[in-house]
Amino acid sequence: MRAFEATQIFFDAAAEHLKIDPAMREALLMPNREIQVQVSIEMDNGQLANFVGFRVQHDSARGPMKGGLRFHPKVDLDEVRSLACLMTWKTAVVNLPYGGAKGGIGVDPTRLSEREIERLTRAFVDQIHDVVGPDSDIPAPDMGTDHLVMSWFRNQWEKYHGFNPAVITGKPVEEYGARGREEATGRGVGTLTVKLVRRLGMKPEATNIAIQGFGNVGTHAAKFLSEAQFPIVAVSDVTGTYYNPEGLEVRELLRHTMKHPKGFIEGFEPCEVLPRDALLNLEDVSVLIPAALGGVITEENVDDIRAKVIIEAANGPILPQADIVLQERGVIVLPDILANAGGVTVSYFEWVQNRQHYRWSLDRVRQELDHTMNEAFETIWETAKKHNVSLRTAAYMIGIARVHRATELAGMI
Ligand SMILES: NC(=O)C1=CN([C@@H]2O[C@H](COP(=O)(O)OP(=O)(O)OC[C@H]3O[C@@H](n4cnc5c(N)ncnc54)[C@H](O)[C@@H]3O)[C@@H](O)[C@H]2O)C=CC1
Ligand SMILES: O=C(O)CCC(=O)C(=O)O
Repeated sequence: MRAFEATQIFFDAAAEHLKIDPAMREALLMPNREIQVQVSIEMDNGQLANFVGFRVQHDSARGPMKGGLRFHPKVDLDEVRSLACLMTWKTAVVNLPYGGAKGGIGVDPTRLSEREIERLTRAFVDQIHDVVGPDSDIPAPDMGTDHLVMSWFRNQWEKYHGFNPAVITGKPVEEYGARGREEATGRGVGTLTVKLVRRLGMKPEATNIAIQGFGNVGTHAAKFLSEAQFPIVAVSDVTGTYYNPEGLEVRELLRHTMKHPKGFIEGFEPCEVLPRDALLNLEDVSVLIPAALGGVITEENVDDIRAKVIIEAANGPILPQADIVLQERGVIVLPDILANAGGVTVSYFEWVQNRQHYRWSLDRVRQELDHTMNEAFETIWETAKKHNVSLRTAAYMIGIARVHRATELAGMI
């Protein structure tokens, strides 16, 4: 199943509960605008290389569109469309004054040098600079991009439009970035994991966690949760699964990946090395945190999942058929549009600071982030109870209802 079809199925389930009529459903679901561009650069060896870039602007009823940039070989229009749509509901779930967008380039950044990634980023900005801006569409980091890519993006955009760091978030802290943006998604995942586990009557020390993906989100979630006394028994990245039933030494693990030239876990000890996807099926894992790609839990592998709780740190990790099976089995799923909303929340704080030429302390960022995440969690928990629906359907209902209301108030119908 393609990514956008999966998002549409989740959308339809919530729209049904909200009794939204078919024409309005279509208006809410279809993207405002989809941009596809050719991005050509000279590689370090002098050869020309061609890539395809995308920016999908899904909805702007609640404010400027917001969403990350993904550099990954699997990026295509369908995936970006699905991710842009998720951003619309996500910004609404945490009540930010934003709509949703997403972008990306079909490229494996681990095969490019830093200078090649810089040229690629600048060439992409050359193609899309006139459709993004601080009041229209504000990009940010996602898979395969980081603060450096944000910095090159801003610098190139400002060559056309002049100084305005609010054009992009997730920038380096010394270049108008917010303190706490880098950790924000992982921190939000951690905060809500602690909350949910306690709500379910489980004890952190007795709740084993496995995290798929050990990049920005996975590493910060692991750090937060190990500090909260959870045993992190397994983590994985593209190189494999690394398992220790006694709990991995997370501090050592972070030191190890920081030293690795590509940030990989390979070579870490002491642990057992298993095939990459083995992480999903470990017997002694209570909380599974997918924090890599979408579409990893499917009809084919869902029966092998042993966890009682799944926290969707990644966007779209569970396909709809698998979601139904998990619900029938009583597995609690904290959906992506809530679980990983910490990143866009602190992006909003960065944008606010940039617009005010002011800087918040890390303490203030963390306090406001925790408040936003906790408030959104309670709203969704109550909605799920009241309507007897899953946390996912409840989150979609909140997000869609807010966007629907903004659409009506704007007089678009
Ligand atoms: N960076 C952010 O602030 C936000 C990220 N997300 C989502 O979180 C997920 C991860 O994003 P980042 O951490 O930023 O990406 P990243 O590029 O920093 O890290 C990705 C990690 O996933 C691993 N990985 C890739 N394919 C894998 C596979 N098949 N099996 C196991 N590991 C695999 C990579 O080796 C790497 O460790 C994505 O779904 C992204 O959309 C969501 C909200 C915000
Ligand atoms: O920080 C942002 O603006 C967006 C992050 C993002 O792409 C996401 O939440 O999936």
